[in-house]
Order: sequence, then C-alpha cells, then structure tokens
Amino acid sequence: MKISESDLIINPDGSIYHLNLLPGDVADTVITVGDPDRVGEVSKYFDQIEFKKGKREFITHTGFIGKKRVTVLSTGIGTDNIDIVFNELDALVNVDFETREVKKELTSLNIIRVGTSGAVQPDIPMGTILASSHGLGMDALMNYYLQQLSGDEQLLMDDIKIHFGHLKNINPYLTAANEGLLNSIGKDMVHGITITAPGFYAPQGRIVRAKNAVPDFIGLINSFQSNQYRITNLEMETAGIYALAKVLGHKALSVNAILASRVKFEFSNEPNKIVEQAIKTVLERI
Ligand SMILES: O=P(O)(O)O[C@H]1O[C@H](CO)[C@@H](O)[C@H]1O
Ligand SMILES: O=c1cc[nH]c(=O)[nH]1
Repeated sequence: MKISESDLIINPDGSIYHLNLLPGDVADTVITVGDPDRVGEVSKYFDQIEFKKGKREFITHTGFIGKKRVTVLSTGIGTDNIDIVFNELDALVNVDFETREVKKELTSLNIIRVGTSGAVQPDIPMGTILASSHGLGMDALMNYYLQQLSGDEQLLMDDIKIHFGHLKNINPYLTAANEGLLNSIGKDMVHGITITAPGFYAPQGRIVRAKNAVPDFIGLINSFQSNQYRITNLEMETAGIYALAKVLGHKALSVNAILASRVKFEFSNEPNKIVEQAIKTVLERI
C-alpha cells in the first residue's frame, strides 16, 4: 500500500522531512545522543567521516570505525522528538521512497542511546555507566501506538500499575531492552529500570519554585521493587526509544552516564568526563 505524501513527507531533494537524510545515509548501527554537541564527541573517534548533515536539533554524522559503518544522530530532548527520529529512521531503511511502499525485506537497526541521567538509588553514585534493562515511560507517547508486551514485561507492568496506580493522570508504559545488546554492550554495567519523564523539573521530582503535584516523587520511584527489578534512574528518552524500536522491529539499548545523585542532592562538576567514558565504552563494544 502506498504511503501518502502527507503521512511520509519527503523533501524535494529526496531526503526525509526532519532528519534531512537520504535512504542509504543510515548505517545498520546507530548511536543516538540527546545533545547535538555530543554528535561530534562520538564521531571524533571515527576513523573516517563519510558525511555530516543536519536540520534543527537533528545532527547526523555517518562514518567508519575500522570497517564498521556507524551513524551518530542527535535526537534533542524528549520523547516527542523520539517519535520523529524513530519513524524517520525506520522509513529511511524500510520504505521505498520511489514507490512509497514498505519494502519486502525489512532492516532491523541496532540503536544505542548514549545519554545523561540522574540516579535515584543511594548505591548508584555519579560517574556510574548504567544500561537500562527497561524503559518505563511516564510521558504520553505510547498512548498513540499499539504495543504488545511480552509475558515478563506484563508481569512487571502489573506491579508498576499497583505501585503507581494512585497517579490517576499518568498511564505508564514499559519495554525491555534488547537482550542481546544488554548482555554485550551493557555487560558489566549496572542494570536497572530507567524512568523516562515528560520534563526535567517536577516530572523528575525537582523543586525550584513551582509547587509539585506528586509529593516525594523520588521516594515513590526508588521504593518500587518487583522480583530483582528496581528503578535506578531518570531521564527523558529511553522508554520512547525502547517502545518504538520494538514496535518497528529494531534493537535498542540505552546507556546512561549518571551525572546526578537525586538522593544525595549532588550534580557532577565534571559531566563531560563521565559522558566521554560512556561514549568510549560503547564504541569499544559495538
Ligand atoms: O543528555 P541527553 O542525552 O540529552 O539526556 C538527558 O539530558 C536531557 C536533560 O538535560 C534529556 O534529554 C535527558 O534525557
Ligand atoms: O537528572 C537528570 C540528569 C540528566 N538528565 C535528566 O533528564 N535528568
């Protein structure tokens, strides 16, 4: 079936609407970062840069590490941007832009986020590199997509619904990391459930001047336990990445540079060093 011109927008030069990329520009391994300035911090380790492109907050560098072709792409902040990035990345590899039809043979990308995050458990200090075993979304993105949970995801979700059931206006969603990526790139890292929040301040329990509707948000999330699983950290993209990757048939892992301890009220004074360590670790393992 032909995808309409208003559903899938292709620019006059044949590139996709927001990412400004052509089919063929995306490597099978994609690293996503939030901050556009972090794209160069990743591609500086490439042996060869094939091209640099960008539009708005979506900066892309594709190149080679040895013989391996890698794309690094910035998503900006939030799951609203993840909706754009993941649908457009998927269309670039799985839709024929000439016929506007879904290709017969689908490509499954390996997508690794290297992001920053705040820890909510006292035993997870700043400087930790953490791989998200699950993304737990507190935003609204997955109200708009059909998602099927595995048996394990459903069991965990049942406990989450009980724990967070009193938050009447929030409809949490959960997706597990790709197991292969978690056990390879994420091996030896701290693992835990990452909460993806629809904001940085009250949605992550921060108090500056406005009054928060959810009292002791950090206490609420760090007291959750279901079998071996606990919530370890807060950021703003992982749950959307895990959920849309699964819906679209891609593999995803989120690696978090822990810059803050929300229980010790500390924020790192050397965030770039921690992010650099996360980037180097991921690049060594892809
Ligand atoms: O450093 P990045 O990858 O942007 O990730 C984190 O930092 C931003 C907030 O400061 C949010 O995007 C959050 O997810
Ligand atoms: O606490 C933090 C740190 C980085 N990014 C977030 O979203 N939260």
